[in-house]
Amino acid sequence: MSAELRLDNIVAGYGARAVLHGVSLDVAPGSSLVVVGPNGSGKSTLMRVVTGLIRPQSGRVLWDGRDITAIDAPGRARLGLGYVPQEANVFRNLSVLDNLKLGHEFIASGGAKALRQRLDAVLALFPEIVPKLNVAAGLLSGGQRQMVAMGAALMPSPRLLALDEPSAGLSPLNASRLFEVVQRVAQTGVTLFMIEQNTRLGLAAADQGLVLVAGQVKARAPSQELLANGQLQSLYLGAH
Ligand SMILES: Nc1ncnc2c1ncn2[C@@H]1O[C@H](COP(=O)(O)OP(=O)(O)OP(=O)(O)O)[C@@H](O)[C@H]1O
Repeated sequence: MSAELRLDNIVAGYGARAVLHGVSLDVAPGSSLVVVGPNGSGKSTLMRVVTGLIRPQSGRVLWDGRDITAIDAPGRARLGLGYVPQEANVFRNLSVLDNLKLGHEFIASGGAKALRQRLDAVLALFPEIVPKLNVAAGLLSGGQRQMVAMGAALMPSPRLLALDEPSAGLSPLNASRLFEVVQRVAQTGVTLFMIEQNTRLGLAAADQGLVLVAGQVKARAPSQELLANGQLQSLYLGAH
């Protein structure tokens, strides 16, 4: 099957400085890819290239074979590329319900019926937040807030969801619970592209893994293979 998302020889960074030195990858429709690697290896920079927050110095971003390198972040969202940033990913003063509605209204069209249908679908995925619908999102736990952020991003039915360090700031227990939720999302058929600091949890939740070191792809394989590769773990991925 053709790739939903493809990065072709991306060189990117800040000012004249390159942080990514020729990164290529692809994510097949309905599959999940997690990018892991040491601090400073360029994971966040790669996420910014995928979501359109920075323009690469060279290389191409392809979406369904179409060159979207020059399309900005809002334009990519309209094409079906959903994004959950690591921070400030909910409106803390708004209720959970209003966060979900806004997620829909930013991008999707259709009337009240379409909104209701999406709400039902999203809430079925995140039953944990149903009792909290009228609570301000800022009052939820970190894990629950991540679910609201994912739910809002899923409201317009994106084809791909990009998750920026979903376990950031969560306790180990809450992080593993959150990755169970991520797998639930993956089972709906949405394509997932994630970056993650917690190597083991991230790899365990995705089909494919990519190890990024100093802005270059060191390995790309089924996640289970990477998890079983002790040498890779000890050389590049630390104790996580
Ligand atoms: N906005 C920025 N402006 C300038 N340099 C930046 C910026 N963001 C990141 N960098 C630099 O780019 C390099 C890669 O950083 P990046 O955040 O992409 O790595 P990372 O793998 O996500 O790291 P971490 O796991 O610590 O979040 C680092 O040297 C960092 O200092």
